[in-house]
Amino acid sequence: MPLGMDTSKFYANKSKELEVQLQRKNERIVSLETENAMLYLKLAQLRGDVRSARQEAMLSSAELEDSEQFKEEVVQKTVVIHQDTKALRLELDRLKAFVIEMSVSFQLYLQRAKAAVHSNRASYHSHSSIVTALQDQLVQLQQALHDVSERHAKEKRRRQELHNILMELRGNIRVHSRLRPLMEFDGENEDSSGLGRPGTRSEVVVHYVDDENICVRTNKNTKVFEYERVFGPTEKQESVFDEVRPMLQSLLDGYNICIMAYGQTGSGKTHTMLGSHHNEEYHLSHDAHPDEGVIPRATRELFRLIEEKPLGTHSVEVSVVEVYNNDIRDLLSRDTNAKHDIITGSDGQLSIPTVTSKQVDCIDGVMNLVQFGLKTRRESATLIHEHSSRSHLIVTLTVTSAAPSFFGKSVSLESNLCEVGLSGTGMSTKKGNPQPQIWTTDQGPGKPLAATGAPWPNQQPLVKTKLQLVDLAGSECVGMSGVRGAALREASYINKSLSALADVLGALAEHRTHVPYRNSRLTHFLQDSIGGDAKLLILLCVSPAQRYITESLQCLGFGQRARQVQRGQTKKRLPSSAEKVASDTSSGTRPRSGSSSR
Ligand SMILES: Nc1ncnc2c1ncn2[C@@H]1O[C@H](COP(=O)(O)OP(=O)(O)OP(=O)(O)O)[C@@H](O)[C@H]1O
Repeated sequence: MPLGMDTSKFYANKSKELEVQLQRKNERIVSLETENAMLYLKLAQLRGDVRSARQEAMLSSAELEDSEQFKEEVVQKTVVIHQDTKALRLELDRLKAFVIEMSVSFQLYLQRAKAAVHSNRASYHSHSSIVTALQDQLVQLQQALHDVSERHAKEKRRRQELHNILMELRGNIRVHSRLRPLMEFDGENEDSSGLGRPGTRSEVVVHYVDDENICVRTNKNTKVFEYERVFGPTEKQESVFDEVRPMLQSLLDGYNICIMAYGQTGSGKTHTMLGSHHNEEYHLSHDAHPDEGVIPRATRELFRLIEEKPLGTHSVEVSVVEVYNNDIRDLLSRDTNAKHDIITGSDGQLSIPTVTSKQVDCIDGVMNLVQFGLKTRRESATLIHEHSSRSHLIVTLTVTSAAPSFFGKSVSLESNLCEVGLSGTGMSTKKGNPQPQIWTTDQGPGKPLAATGAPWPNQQPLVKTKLQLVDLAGSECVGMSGVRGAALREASYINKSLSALADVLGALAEHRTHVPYRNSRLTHFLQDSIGGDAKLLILLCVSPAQRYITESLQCLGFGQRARQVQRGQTKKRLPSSAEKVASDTSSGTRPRSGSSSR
């Protein structure tokens, strides 16, 4: 201590100095942790690349031999399915016409009978033979109607099976890419007249090539990425959803589904999943608004499909959560800061009993809750984090249905399948091998189904499947310099969770026995709908401008690696599908070539 200096002042200064040093050290630690996460992400990417290269090398020689045969098989089966579906459609039309004809003649007979009875009441007995004949005809008609409806139901089941085979041929993981148009904000800090001009930061470097290819072109090189589907800048929300629509049928056929938008901030994830930010009124009308994104459209389609099912056989529950800094936050609860744990029951099933789950029976019900959740998310965003994209948004629709007949079969075959209640979000999975939840009505809750208020049909097996719709946080590579405090922590958690997602997809690609779902809350929460038999669709959202080129390449690379999972699975799955088609069809027609499995 310098001579003559006040002791308390000296210690106060010293303490201040130490606090500043401590603060700097803390920030340095968080900064190093984030760098570490970034490096981990890079390592995961590199590992993925090495893995892919190794797999490619191994596969390519084998692939070369059987690719032609494989292609031919797929073409044959696809054509057979198409022909079969066409024939079945014709048969269905014929049956429909027959039913209409039958009901018309039935009405006619009934009218005639009534007229005969009425006008000949006095001589009723003398005409009893006519009445008996009419009654016989009525019985015959009823029998015919019964036969027709049975054939109709059988036909419907067969079409569903064909649909599922087709989906299986397409693989369990699909990757689509959507390139958004150049926006004014891409030219931030630039003269607006120079928007997109060569040499500027807003220059367009990502290009739509065709329905399956997208390329990143720079002065130095051009890199082309291939996906199941690529959407150009002018493609409408409807086109994007058209490719999603078949997955909704699979949801009702017993598969868990996940649709997630991946991309950096501003690349169009929210636009794709929800629609415009400005249009927050969700439309009560039956038809979709052109601006509506995947979430409202999928909900609308789900309720449309449910409407076609027998009354009272399906109910839907919705939950809206965000994963922020690796914590699950319930956006339908007043207390968004409450902690929620994913619990594994003694039977190996997962659940989050504390998350709010509401029964809904129409699109407005769902969208009102989603809007409520988004509002909660935005309000807390002002207190905690400025940009909503700093968290992953997950909307979960859980469908409970009286199982179709083919599920009835699997219940009897696998009677040890889960028998659990309806509480919480209804997350359920067999450890490491997620499956839809199945139990029978007498074991179920015995409460009415929401859609109709009708009671559960007795002794019917019930199936619980999940549709998870995810708007992921921005995948941008956050520069380490200048980012501090809360933003740094957020970036660190986002990087960790996205690298955990990449790891999970990598493990699935290699068919590893251990898939590290639990390395992050995001993957743990989505476990049911990204692994096992579940169907995952990744929508890569890409900005076209040069200023985002690093992020765009990272995003497209992520999608390419995920696609390898799909390719591996398709190859592995084909024989069973092919056999199934072969045994389902007796048609010996020579298929035409040129179709693809897509
Ligand atoms: N395909 C598209 N067509 C027209 N406008 C689009 C398209 N994609 C995105 N936009 C517009 O670009 C802007 C940014 O998109 P959006 O907010 O969806 O990005 P985001 O990836 O969700 O960003 P964040 O991660 O910050 O939430 C919005 O104004 C949106 O309306």
